[in-house]
Amino acid sequence: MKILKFGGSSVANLENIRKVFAIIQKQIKKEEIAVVFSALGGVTEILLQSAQKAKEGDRSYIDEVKILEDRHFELVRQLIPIQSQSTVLTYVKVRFNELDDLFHGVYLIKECSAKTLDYVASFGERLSAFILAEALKIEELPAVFVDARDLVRTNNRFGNAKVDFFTTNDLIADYFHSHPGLKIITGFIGSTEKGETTTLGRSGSDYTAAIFASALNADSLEIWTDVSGVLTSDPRLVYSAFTIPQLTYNEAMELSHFGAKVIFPATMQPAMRKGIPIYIKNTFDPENPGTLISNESGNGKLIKGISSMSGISLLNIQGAGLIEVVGVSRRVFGSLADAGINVILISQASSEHSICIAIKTTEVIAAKESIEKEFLYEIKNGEMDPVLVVSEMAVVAAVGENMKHNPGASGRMFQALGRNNVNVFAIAQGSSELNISAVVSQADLQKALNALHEAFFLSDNKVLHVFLVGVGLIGKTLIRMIAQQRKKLMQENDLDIQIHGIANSRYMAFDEDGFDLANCPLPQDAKGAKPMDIKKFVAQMEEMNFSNSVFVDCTASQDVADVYEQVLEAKVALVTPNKKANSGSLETYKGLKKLAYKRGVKFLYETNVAAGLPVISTLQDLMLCGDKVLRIEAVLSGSMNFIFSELEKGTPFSEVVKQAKEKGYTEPDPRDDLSGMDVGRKILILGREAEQDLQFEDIQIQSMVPADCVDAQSVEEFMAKLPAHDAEFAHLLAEAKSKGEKLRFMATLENGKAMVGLRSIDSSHPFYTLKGSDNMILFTTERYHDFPMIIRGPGAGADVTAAGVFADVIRLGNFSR
Ligand SMILES: NC(=O)C1=CN([C@@H]2O[C@H](COP(=O)(O)OP(=O)(O)OC[C@H]3O[C@@H](n4cnc5c(N)ncnc54)[C@H](O)[C@@H]3O)[C@@H](O)[C@H]2O)C=CC1
Ligand SMILES: N[C@@H](CC=O)C(=O)O
Ligand code: NA
Repeated sequence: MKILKFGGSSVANLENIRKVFAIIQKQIKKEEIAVVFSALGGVTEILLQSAQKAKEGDRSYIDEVKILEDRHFELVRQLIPIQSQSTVLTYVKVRFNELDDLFHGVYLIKECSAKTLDYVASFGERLSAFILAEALKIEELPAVFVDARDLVRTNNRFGNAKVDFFTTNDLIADYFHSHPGLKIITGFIGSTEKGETTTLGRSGSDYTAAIFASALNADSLEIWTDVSGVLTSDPRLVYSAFTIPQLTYNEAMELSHFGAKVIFPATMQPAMRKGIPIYIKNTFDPENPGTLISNESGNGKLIKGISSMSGISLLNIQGAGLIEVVGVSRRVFGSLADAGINVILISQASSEHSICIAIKTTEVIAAKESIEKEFLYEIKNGEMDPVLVVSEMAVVAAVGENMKHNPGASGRMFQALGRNNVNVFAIAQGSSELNISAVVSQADLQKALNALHEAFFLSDNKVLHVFLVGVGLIGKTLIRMIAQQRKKLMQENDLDIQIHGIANSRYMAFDEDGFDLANCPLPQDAKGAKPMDIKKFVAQMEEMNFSNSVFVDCTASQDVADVYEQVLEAKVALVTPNKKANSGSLETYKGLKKLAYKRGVKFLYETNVAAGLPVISTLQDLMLCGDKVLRIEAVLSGSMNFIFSELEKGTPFSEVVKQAKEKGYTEPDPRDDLSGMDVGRKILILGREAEQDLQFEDIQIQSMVPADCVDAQSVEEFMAKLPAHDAEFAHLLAEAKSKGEKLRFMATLENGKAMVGLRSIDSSHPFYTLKGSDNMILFTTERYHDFPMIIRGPGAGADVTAAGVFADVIRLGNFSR
């Protein structure tokens, strides 16, 4: 025997009822079943509201009830052929006549007791079960309508009646024994010994189903609803939440306590006591296995679900006078109990200096008052502080029986929260080890849930949430690369990269779900685009509060570099090819590194020097292993190398500068390259990475920008002035050529002194053979002494740079697993 229960949403309309009937038809072929129905979706609420209106003398209840009546009539007409309708229509009409009389009575005497309300509510289930039983007969099933008031005996606590199981079990067993057929049972209702109608409280129809399952020693109980079982977390907050295949009764109770509304613990009790397996199934996706709740724990995951509760406040009761005083907690909790306040979570450190209590925010004023009244004397004497209240809090809880005797759950939980900058205000874990609860701020709730969900369930699949400032050449190329590689990264590296914020100098836009990267708009074309304001951009990123957030700066802007501190402070990782921050003051450089370390987030900038070539990371490795850099000699500018090597082909200087710009090698303003500033910044960064305390002023730089071009108002004006200088550069080249040499724009750093400028080098020099946008870096160190370590390859251009930025982003995915 199996009991099936269908909730209000499953029988809300004809379309849904057809699905329910298909499920019943399928199941009845396999085994004996009985079915419990709720009222049609929304009917109970309308009945109770109408009673309230009648009581208040508001005659609009008449219209409401009429609508209900029509809805039931309509359903009968839809479900049952005309020649068989009369019995059902009569039943429905008689019920509504009774309701009319009842409401009229309530209207006249302006009184509606809990007893009357129960009677009113009972019409919902009686109507639905009767109509559906008759409709099932039309489907040629041996349906028998069962009014549960005849079988479920309760006390007279109207609204939430207690079941007399002794009598009820006998009545049910006898009835089933003596009545064949497919029983169609009204959920939610029962009756007292005197025959007064009662209701079973919240989720009463589930309870009815469990009562019948228990009385009949059913093999299983199926609760059919509109979701596919109990989910790992609230799907409105955690998009990746999924159905938990199996739960123990205890786990289900813990999860539902925290708002997994699918099942209400009290209703499971009768089935639980008998160890009857309960399946939570989806009427609208019947093939989905849903969730099985039984004595078995199922899979070996450390936890089963992550629950939460919002609208929480913390009360902190503290004071020196509380230490080692016996009876403090009795008085605290006694006063709360007297005020009828439910305590949700308690935490007291063994120093006994404070007791921390979580309660519903709606009860906070009463709670504070009652405790302060109790401790009036102690507060007056300064032995205790006034009760401290922190509101706008939420509780997150990891739930699962496998945590028992299985170290690591709390470690994983708090590491995930900490890494994502979620501050924990209080913690509680009972010795049952079934649940670890943490109080966090309401603003952090969604991030906390997602971080925990990922840590416990998706540790194989990490999501990085990117906020990209600078959708220019490099930024656009980066987006394209992520779009192309995303599927592979997900499948083979369990890494998902989503972009949630984009900006250029004029516009910014955000997308909660992540932009469609294959068709990513430019910031100005995106939905909801706003004028760019870097402070607002960072504020929005913080407000979106994603776990594993990454700020990627693909601008060359100082304004953007100025927000790095705020970004790292918010525990958001940072990846950038922009050299401005690291080549700013030494204090800024050191401060950012220190801050990233302190906040436990990564700050990666491989592309600050030589684009995607592994220069920074290599140098960092050398330093970590205790090497010492003696000398750096390098060609660090892709555009400058291109310019001076292309010059050799006889192309005029102004023309090769134009080409370098078109090829995307130059800085947004090519004067940054020609002036040696860009190379200066790079050698400065390398020096700093080599642990030398260098300032920008320590670098001697030779500029290649002709004097009359320095102050050009725009890049265009600058470019226009260049042809006038072609002859000077042709002359420089001819001079070098005459000696069999080549021109290379290079940087050296030795003995704390850095120099940047144009040199003429002979064929014995390693830089002689460099071509195009090549960079080359020679590290002479204590360990690479006789022959330097050499890194060489293209050091500018959209692809190699964006790929370097991309690699840094991917690296983040590996760090925080
Ligand atoms: N192009 C290359 O080969 C390499 C470039 N880099 C660096 O990459 C960065 C970007 O270079 P490109 O993409 O070539 O430049 P770009 O000029 O094509 O793009 C820069 C983008 O930043 C935006 N932007 C500028 N100021 C901004 C602000 N205050 N707020 C928001 N957005 C702003 C611009 O609107 C533009 O979309 C630079 O820092 C550059 O030094 C690093 C290595 C190689
Ligand atoms: N403009 C630079 C590229 C970025 O660092 C160069 O030419 O090397
Ligand atoms: Na690099």
